[in-house]
Amino acid sequence: MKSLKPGREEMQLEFGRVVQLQILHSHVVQNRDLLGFGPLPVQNERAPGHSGSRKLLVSRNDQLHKTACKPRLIMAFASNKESGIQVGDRLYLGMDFGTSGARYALIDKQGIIQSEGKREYPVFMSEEKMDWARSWRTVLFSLLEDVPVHLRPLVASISIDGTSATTIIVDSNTGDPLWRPFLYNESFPDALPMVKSIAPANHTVCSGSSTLCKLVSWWNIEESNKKSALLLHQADWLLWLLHGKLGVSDYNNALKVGYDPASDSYPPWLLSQPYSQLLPSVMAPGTSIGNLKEDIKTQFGFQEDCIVCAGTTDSIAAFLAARATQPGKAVTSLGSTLAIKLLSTMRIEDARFGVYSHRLDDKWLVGGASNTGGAVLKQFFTDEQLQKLSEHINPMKASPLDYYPLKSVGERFPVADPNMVPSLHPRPESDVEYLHGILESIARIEAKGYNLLKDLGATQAEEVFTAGGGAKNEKWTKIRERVLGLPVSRAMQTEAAYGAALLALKGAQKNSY
Ligand SMILES: Nc1ncnc2c1ncn2[C@@H]1O[C@H](COP(=O)(O)OP(=O)(O)O)[C@@H](O)[C@H]1O
Ligand SMILES: O=C(CO)[C@H](O)[C@H](O)COP(=O)(O)O
Repeated sequence: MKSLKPGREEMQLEFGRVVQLQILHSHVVQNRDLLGFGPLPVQNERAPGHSGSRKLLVSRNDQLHKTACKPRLIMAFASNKESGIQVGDRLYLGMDFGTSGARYALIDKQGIIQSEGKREYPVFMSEEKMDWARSWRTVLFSLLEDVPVHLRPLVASISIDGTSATTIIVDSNTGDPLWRPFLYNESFPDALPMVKSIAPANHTVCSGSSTLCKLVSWWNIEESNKKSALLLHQADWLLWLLHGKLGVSDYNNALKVGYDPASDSYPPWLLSQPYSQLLPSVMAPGTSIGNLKEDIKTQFGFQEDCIVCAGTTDSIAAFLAARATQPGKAVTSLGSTLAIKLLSTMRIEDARFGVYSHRLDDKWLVGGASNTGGAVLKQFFTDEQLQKLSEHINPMKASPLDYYPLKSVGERFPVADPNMVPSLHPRPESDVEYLHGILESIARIEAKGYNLLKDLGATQAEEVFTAGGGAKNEKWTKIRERVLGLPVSRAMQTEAAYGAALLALKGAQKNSY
């Protein structure tokens, strides 16, 4: 295999499109105890990818997309020889399926990144709607293809994080989607009365965007095929494509369908419902589910013993990546959305405000996810414009502009209101002032979120690490420090894919690699 050297290389892909591999120098992170936050409770289709020939062997229903666009490779990185991989070393692969694109991170047992890459989601339309399942599946195998061929035999384990409450109802025999996926921020208020009638008051599922509301709404559709149906989350379904065991989830993804991570079980009020037969089994994130499927190992050159581990949600993976280990430490994911996670000794649940708690070891990640965030910025500014305009912002000066930046109607947290309308006017002449106003308004929502958690009894936040695309904006970090009144910094690792790789490492260690 041609060794990838730092610099720029071009690869002629089978589709005749040339993508450029930006080969960057090795990232080296401090050799820290990556897993210092204690033992995490580790509670079909023909794969494409003969990377030598760059031949994409696709299943029958993807044959069409041989001519369609391949997911655009945004960045790929392979280590150079100084990264110190020794003979016998193993590597751990994490993949993050975020809102605007997917990434992978390949790390060694010290947490040094040996390779990473990003892909945009390709657009496949089916009956005039985006075919998200096909797009995610295509990117999954494209990311596997982007892992340098010479590193694949070293991969010991794989894990995936996805957007929370993104729900796919599949055929329990074939795993094929029976319905379009319901995305993380879609709300189904039609199901809310039924859900509120069975669940405890203010339970996490009592929100229109909860997985349970999506399941009940689908269940109430006349023509839905209820007999051989199974509910999976985005990460579960993508992992199934790799391990082939249908019906397995993790207790982070399963939280919003009603799983109770404290008792490690579905509650009786849920199991007594007719649709409970659709619920997946649940494992602790990072638990080994099974071996990577034979055909994928053969086609991509992964080892016989490569295992696939239960995943998590994207903002939990971002928290893991930040390696915040003490109560009071918090991570704000500034991606397309704003998700906050505060490590607390106290579990807080209150759907009135969109507040819920994920389990992390013997502590709780209290927080919520707002619909504000980078997706709103993207409507007005490219990443380059954000960078250029931010240079002219004085972060120590408060913006007089007061917006509620949303991309569309509906808010989940810290106000749970499916009818909340975006507020982004008046727009000043100056784009610098407008951006300043939006960044400051998002910071105010973040501050409202942390204050709400404190008022509800969570451990008070004392330091905030930042993950996601917004973490690179130092002016925004300063604005947020001023508005939150807390120390705010960029996390050591800002990509959720790194957190998913830590889960894979954890799973492999449990399997004692
Ligand atoms: N310099 C910047 N300042 C603020 N936001 C930024 C900057 N660069 C990128 N972003 C935002 O980051 C977001 C993408 O972050 P990312 O973590 O990749 O999102 P996701 O994982 O939710 O798809 C985009 O919505 C973009 O607007
Ligand atoms: O906004 C989102 C997509 O990026 C998700 O809702 C986010 O993952 C928050 O959910 P959770 O707290 O369950 O991880």
